[in-house]
Amino acid sequence: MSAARQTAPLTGENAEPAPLLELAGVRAGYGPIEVLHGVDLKVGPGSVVALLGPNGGGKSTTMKVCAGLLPLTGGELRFAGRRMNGISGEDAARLGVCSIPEGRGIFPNLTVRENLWVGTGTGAKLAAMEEAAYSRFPILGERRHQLAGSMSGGQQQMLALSRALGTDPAVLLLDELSMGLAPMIVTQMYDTVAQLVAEGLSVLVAEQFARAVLPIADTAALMLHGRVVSVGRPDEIEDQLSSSYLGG
Ligand SMILES: Nc1ncnc2c1ncn2[C@@H]1O[C@H](COP(=O)(O)OP(=O)(O)OP(=O)(O)O)[C@@H](O)[C@H]1O
Repeated sequence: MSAARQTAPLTGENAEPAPLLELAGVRAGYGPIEVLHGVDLKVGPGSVVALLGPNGGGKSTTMKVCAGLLPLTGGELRFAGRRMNGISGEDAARLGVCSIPEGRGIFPNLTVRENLWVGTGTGAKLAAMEEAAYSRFPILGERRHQLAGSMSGGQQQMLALSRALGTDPAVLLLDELSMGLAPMIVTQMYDTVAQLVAEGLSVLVAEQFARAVLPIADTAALMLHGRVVSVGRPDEIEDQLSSSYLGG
């Protein structure tokens, strides 16, 4: 378990643990164009927050800010109560904030095993990473010598998730986990995410279509035009999620 997970501060006796990841009035964009106009969001320890909303609302931009891949131009980003503004992607990963990059970040011309190895660098860690990956996703063990690019989208997503977990993250950022995957595989992936959360991981998931993630989400946040406009338990804000965000 990462240090950050062990040290999430409590705000008082019997109080809820403070958020592990927190955005307060975050502003960010691309060049002169501001895309996030003051985003407020909290991810508590051992919880799943689903960031929902239509195309272009700013979900991916929010994820990039959280991963240290895009600088803030205003507001504050905090991790375990500590200000993270200006942090690099590498430092965010070292602190325990881990994202699966767009395109899943796997090397199609390397085998499953080699992809896991690239994520570790040391033989000792590779053995532990392989053991964890293959027990979580037995199909990856069966295909350990297969080129990653020749596997199905779902198996590639399992590999990407296994690599991300190899860094022992405290917070996992998942952007459109379900993209391009069959509904049955999406359900399997979110079942795995739910197990990881039960083991203590915190997860921020951005999904354009909410149906897949809502069953495991503790909190749903609806994002429109660069702001979080609604946040609450999924059943509390369900009527604000139009059927177009829920998807099939
Ligand atoms: N690299 C970029 N350069 C310039 N503008 C960008 C860039 N990436 C995103 N944008 C713009 O920022 C706005 C928010 O995009 P973002 O990708 O964060 O939204 P989203 O809610 O994740 O939607 P999607 O599901 O389409 O990714 C959009 O208007 C988009 O065109």
